[in-house]
Amino acid sequence: LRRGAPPVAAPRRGRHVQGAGGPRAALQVSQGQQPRRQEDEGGGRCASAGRPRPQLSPQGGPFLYWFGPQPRICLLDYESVRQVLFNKSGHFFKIDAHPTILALLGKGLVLVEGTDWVRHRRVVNPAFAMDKLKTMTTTMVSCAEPLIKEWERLASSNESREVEVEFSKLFQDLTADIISHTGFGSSYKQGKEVFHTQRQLLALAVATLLNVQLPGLKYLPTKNNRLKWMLDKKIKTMLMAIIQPRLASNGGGYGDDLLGLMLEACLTTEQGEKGDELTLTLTMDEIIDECKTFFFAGHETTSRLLTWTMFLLSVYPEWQERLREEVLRERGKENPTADMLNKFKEMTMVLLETLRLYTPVMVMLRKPISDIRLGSLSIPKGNGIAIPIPFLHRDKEVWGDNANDFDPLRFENGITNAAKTPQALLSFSIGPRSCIGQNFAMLEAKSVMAMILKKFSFTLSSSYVHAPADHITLQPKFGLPIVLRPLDV
Ligand code: HEM
Repeated sequence: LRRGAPPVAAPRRGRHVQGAGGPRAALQVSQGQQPRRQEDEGGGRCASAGRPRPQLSPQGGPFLYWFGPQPRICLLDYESVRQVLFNKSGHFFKIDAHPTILALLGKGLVLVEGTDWVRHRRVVNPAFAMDKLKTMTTTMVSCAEPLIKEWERLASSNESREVEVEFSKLFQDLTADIISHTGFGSSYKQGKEVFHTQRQLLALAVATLLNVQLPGLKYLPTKNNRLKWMLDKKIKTMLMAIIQPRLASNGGGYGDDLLGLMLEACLTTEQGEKGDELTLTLTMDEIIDECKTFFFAGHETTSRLLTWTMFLLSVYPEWQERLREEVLRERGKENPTADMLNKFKEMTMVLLETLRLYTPVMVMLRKPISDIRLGSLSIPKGNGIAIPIPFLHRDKEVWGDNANDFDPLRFENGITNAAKTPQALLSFSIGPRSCIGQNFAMLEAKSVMAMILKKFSFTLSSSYVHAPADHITLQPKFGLPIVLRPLDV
């Protein structure tokens, strides 16, 4: 394993066919349908699981690949990517979601379009304001605290004074715990049940993502569809049971968790004949879909950011030590506060570099709603457009010759100055549809990392196998076993 060697697909010259679809000279075609194994750059084992990965075009520029029955144009130049993501022309919509993804997220903020998106974003925005997030930091820290105590206990009972922990699964549980508490406050236990059911749906999504979607198939009572409908109904019933009592407590406040803040922003006063009447700007179904979105978008991605940060800090002990010094300098052994976390400059640099090399969301998908020209490309209406984030994040022309190396110092002067193109970091996307939860995610990652760093030093377990796999988000296929050693020992 070369340290930090990122997972990218190597060019396979023999498989490229010129000239299908767009302009001949610029468009490469690759048949990305078969999942395949490959060596990573450093010779470590790198398994590409379950889903095809686009192949890197030797000359750069756009290329074409197939995902299921549909061709997709993969954009590799930043100018086209900016045009699509800023969408000033209003031509680019999100691609129709796979039915199981739709069941996972519902028609929440991630998937809605047009005036519906404006309405949803207006309601959800206030919940993610920095002053609200600051009060949630205490919750984030207190969710991590019992784990730290447990590891200390386990390490002290081991002769080696060390403890091995599998962090990939652990971070999933921890971020689910955090989103249950920050999202649903006192109803967090019911929230966690929603989370468990959503995980079952996610497993179904991963297993069926490559299935060809025949027209009408989603309505047939196949085994998978019946399971999906049952899980979907269960999630809806559980969320209604959380939301309805809140609405009924009208006047008593709706709570200072994400759900409460959203309900607050959702209520408008309508001037009716009988005086003021409170109505909701989102329907009950839409509120339910926003809750599903918080859950899925809010924990899966952040757990991946934490996982890969632990991985990189294990591989780069000098950076682990730098961050530990920063945490102890600012806060000593006390628990971190939001104001302190915002001062952690080196921690921010490491998290951004982790997002660049191991971006949790691998691809953003769009489709033009009418025929459109994008630079030298003519893209027919309805064709898929893919923005392959890992490829763009390793473009040497943009990130410099060390694009494949772990170098947090590139973010020393902020995101804008980290690359030759401003806004080159796409992990949270850019433009109006960029991630609404990015400050939440960064605060959460900093809280958890600060809690770990001030108590333990850590190294990769000898059982670790480097196999980043695209399971909707990027994760280590065989988990992330890490050996923790309490600092006081
Ligand atoms: C490291 C953590 C995270 C990463 C890498 C991430 C990444 C992204 C990306 C790439 C998008 C744009 C997707 C697209 O346009 O196709 C997005 C959108 C979104 N994210 Fe995140 N996200 C993270 C954390 C969160 C959290 C914590 C929440 C909520 C609690 C959240 C909620 C959302 C929502 C609601 C959208 C849709 C925004 C819109 O379309 O207006 N995300 N995220």
